[in-house]
Amino acid sequence: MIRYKKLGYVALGVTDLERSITYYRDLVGLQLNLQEEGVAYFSCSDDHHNLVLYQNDVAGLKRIAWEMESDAELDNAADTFKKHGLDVYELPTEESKGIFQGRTLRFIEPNDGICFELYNQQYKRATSYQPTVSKIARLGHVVVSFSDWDASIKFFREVMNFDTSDSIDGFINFMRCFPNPYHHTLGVSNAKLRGDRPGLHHVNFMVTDMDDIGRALNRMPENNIPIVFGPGRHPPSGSIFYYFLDPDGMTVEYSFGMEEFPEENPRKPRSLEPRPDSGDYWGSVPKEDWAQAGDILPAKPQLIGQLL
Ligand SMILES: CC(C)c1ccc(C(=O)O)c(O)c1O
Ligand SMILES: [Fe+2]
Repeated sequence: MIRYKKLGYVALGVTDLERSITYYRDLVGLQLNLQEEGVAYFSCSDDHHNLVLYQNDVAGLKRIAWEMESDAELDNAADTFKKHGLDVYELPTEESKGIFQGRTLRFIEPNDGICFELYNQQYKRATSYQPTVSKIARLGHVVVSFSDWDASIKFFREVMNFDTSDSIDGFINFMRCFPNPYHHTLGVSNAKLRGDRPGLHHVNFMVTDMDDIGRALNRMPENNIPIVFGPGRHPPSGSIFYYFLDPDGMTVEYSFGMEEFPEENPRKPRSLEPRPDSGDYWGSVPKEDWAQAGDILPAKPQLIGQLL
């Protein structure tokens, strides 16, 4: 059983880094911890980074990273993945230090070629995240549209030891990274419902107060940010949500509240009927550009570390 601590960070490619830095810092409310040539590290915790933006020709998903419970779990994960025939790479120490992390492994997820990363720890910051426009509680989840929905769910369940909390049948499977309690840190969405285009669906930040959602209801439209779904309440996790677009058209979600699962004797996963009110109790309807932008950005295995 592989044991994860949490979803650690997501790395996105953006087409105008300065524009996106302004957006994620001043409107979403993340703290810019470091900007280097072509890359910006943001945090919403005492971690060095929970979102990393890279200047890129095309906007999209570059990497999703999970923090492991311990160093031993990193080795356990590497052994498990290798047994399943995956190539697992470890970043040389200088490189993992260069991204402010301890031991860092990477592999290419086999269905759509997403770069996944596991690490044992990140550098902590002496002064933690200082909230500004919004009190972000954590990076909540990433949802990705996969080309083979069933095969992807099977991979995350059987190889990565993720558990399904709920699904909306044929549309999205909500998975938690065992034994992390949150209802989902990864949403496996079905690319068939997106014109057979795998890619980023959305990135979620959980906020601390209902007021953080309330303030965004004013702040985002006042700054001409496209609102693409909500406000509403999701039946699966019970969270109150609000979705808006980033400067490249990628979808960002704020949510407040989420069901938590015990490690032992969790409730059974539910399968919800694929109908609009399974996505929102309150009756809002997603706009056409909701969850449309964001390619899967290919990673070259030889550039992601040394083969274990
Ligand atoms: C409609 C989208 C995919 C959705 C549905 C439910 C939840 C939840 O229960 O938290 C989400 O976070 C979603 O993004
Ligand atoms: Fe979500």
